[in-house]
Amino acid sequence: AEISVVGLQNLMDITQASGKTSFVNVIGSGQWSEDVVPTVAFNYRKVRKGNVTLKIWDVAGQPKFRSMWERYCNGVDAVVFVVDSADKEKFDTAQFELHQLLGQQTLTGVPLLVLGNKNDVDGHAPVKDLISVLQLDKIQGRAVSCYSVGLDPLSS
Ligand SMILES: Nc1nc2c(ncn2[C@@H]2O[C@H](COP(=O)(O)OP(=O)(O)OP(=O)(O)O)[C@@H](O)[C@H]2O)c(=O)[nH]1
Ligand SMILES: [Mg+2]
Repeated sequence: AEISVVGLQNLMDITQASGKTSFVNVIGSGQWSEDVVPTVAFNYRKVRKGNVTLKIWDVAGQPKFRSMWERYCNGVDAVVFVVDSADKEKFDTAQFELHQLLGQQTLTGVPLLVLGNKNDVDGHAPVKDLISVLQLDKIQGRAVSCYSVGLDPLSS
């Protein structure tokens, strides 16, 4: 299976990025790393889990890279959209970019997984708020799931 991981990032402060690479690192090596740098363009990673091989495109979130999201999502089995659930100021932009992406002809019907990341941070938005701010209930013609995820405070 092949998936693409997209979502926002903030040029001014790397800690305000949504956490796509961190997430892919955990899937890939089972390990959390503090050492992440903003992704330039994309990272490609192949991960084996049991008898499933995941080909993962981890795409950069900076505005100048967002026009490339569609290219890396084209032909994948699912799109994973990572949003920083503690960064409410960026929900509008996230909503806009997500719907912009889903509006592309080439992505018709492709299933969407939304991950509300950083649920270890106080004041993060729960799933039901993400569904409304990101207007996930308005998405038609594809499977949509939304989960709240984040660092496990007990394991770090
Ligand atoms: N508190 C908290 N911080 C996180 C979590 N996941 C990622 N981060 C932090 O968020 C920052 C950005 O993480 P990245 O994985 O580089 O984000 P990205 O979405 O890949 O960013 P770009 O590649 O620039 O688009 C880093 O400082 C991470 O340590 C989380 O679940 N909780
Ligand atoms: Mg990244």
